[in-house]
Amino acid sequence: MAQPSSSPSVASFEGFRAWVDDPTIISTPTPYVLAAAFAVAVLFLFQGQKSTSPIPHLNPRNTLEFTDTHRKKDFLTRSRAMLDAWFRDHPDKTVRVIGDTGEVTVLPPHLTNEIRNDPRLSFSRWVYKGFREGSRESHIVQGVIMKDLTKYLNKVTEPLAEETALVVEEQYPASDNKAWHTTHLRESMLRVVSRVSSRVFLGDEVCRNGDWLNVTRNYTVNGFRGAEELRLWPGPLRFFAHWFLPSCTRARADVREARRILNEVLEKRRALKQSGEVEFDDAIEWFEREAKGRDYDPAVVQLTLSSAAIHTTTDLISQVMMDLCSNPEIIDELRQEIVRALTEGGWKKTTLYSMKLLDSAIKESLRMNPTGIISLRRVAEDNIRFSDGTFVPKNGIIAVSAQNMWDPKTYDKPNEWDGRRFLRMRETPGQENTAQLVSTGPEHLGFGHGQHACPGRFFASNEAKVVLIHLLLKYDWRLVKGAPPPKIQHSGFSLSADPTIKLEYRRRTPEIEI
Ligand code: HEM
Repeated sequence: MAQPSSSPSVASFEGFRAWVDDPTIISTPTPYVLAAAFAVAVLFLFQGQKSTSPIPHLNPRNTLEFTDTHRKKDFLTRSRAMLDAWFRDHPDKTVRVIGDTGEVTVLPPHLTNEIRNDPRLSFSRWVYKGFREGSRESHIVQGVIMKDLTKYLNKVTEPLAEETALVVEEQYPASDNKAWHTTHLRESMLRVVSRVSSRVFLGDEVCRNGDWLNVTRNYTVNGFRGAEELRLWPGPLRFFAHWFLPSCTRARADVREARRILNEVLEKRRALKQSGEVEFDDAIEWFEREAKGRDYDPAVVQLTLSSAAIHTTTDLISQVMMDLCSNPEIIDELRQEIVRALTEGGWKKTTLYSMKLLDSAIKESLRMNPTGIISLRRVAEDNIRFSDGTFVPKNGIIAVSAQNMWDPKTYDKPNEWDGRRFLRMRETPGQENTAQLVSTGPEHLGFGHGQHACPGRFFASNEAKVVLIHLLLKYDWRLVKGAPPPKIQHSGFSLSADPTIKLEYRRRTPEIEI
């Protein structure tokens, strides 16, 4: 009887049959048995545990699929259609999908209030799963946003306005009031927002440092793209793959560059502080205070802050600008409100609060284009059964569908942008507070809801208003004639403003000097 070759890779079929037929093989472990056991173990590892949940699944793996990679790729393009169809036909029923981070149980909107403050549902574990670096030292970041940034909103309004005036002039140059110019909206807005946010986060010197602005803009893109690409790899291979993926390599280089820039700034500041001549009051100092002597990485906290703040705010302001250009009849009314409020109150938090039409228009753009088609993503820290009977096992990922925001039962003509919608609601007794941009609730999950609702929303709201005031009073805006209309983009669970859109602008003389 032919013996199998000592190497399985060169074993002929005959040899293999003879080997299988050999009775001694059972009692004599050979490299073949070990290789087979290894292969089964690897397949099992990649395949993960098969779920026995009775919750319907929209895109389950086929029997012979050993990883989620194909499902995840497919979900990137079909996500919205899949979930829209499910919740249209089953508005109150939970469903499972394989999304970017693996299987997610998507709960219907009516369960929002049930999960918003449930301590068994972890937000930080979800962030860690979605973007590991983003969860490092996130407690310090939240502390600074809530204790300092929100408290000092009044104090930061004037610096915000001052920096906006400078950067808007740079990004939208125009020599006279006659000629129309074209701008790539997303690119120019990203430059405006990164500069204005950095003014508050790092002070007036660093916010004009081109190297810092490049890092702060690029890190979010490279970091999240790296995370997205890595998630297409099976979990056990990611520790290895990240060394070779170009976006991960770029993100690591961004962190190194951020450390280099910030270390120089910190050294300079230490010397100045020791001389007792200068005091600083920006997020660099707030982080020092919040850390209370604990070791932390100043570059990582600043990058975490900018990755939460800059692209989200850029996206929202860009969306508002596209919506205003598509609905230009509201622009004059907005200008009148702005001029009235600024004349009476100047650059103050309360002045921005009094611009209720502007607030309404921004909230409407966020309603149509929130950060995603789901919200309140969490990881279950225990087995959990919800009031409708839905069971989620420990370590399962859940989220709530944001479907309410586009449901005709919640909003009349939900697919039409109506800049006055939330102003009308605000004037309705009982809805004065819920209709404000910064208010959260199951009907509007633009900033999430509950204990992890976006803590930066008060700052984001003010920043968006300050930028829009400058854009509207200093320029006329319009869509490029003949170009395709802006379309909200979706990728997996994420939504974003059309990244391709160009707008035309023309200088105008503002009614008041700003
Ligand atoms: C228009 C701009 C923004 C939008 C649409 C937005 C949206 C969101 C959303 C949807 C969440 C998740 C809430 C949840 O899952 O319940 C969130 C969380 C968060 N946002 Fe924002 N955000 C914006 C601006 C900002 C800014 C400017 C900052 C910082 C200054 C910030 C800092 C954060 C942080 C730290 C969290 C995590 C909260 C936690 O850990 O509990 N965001 N944001």
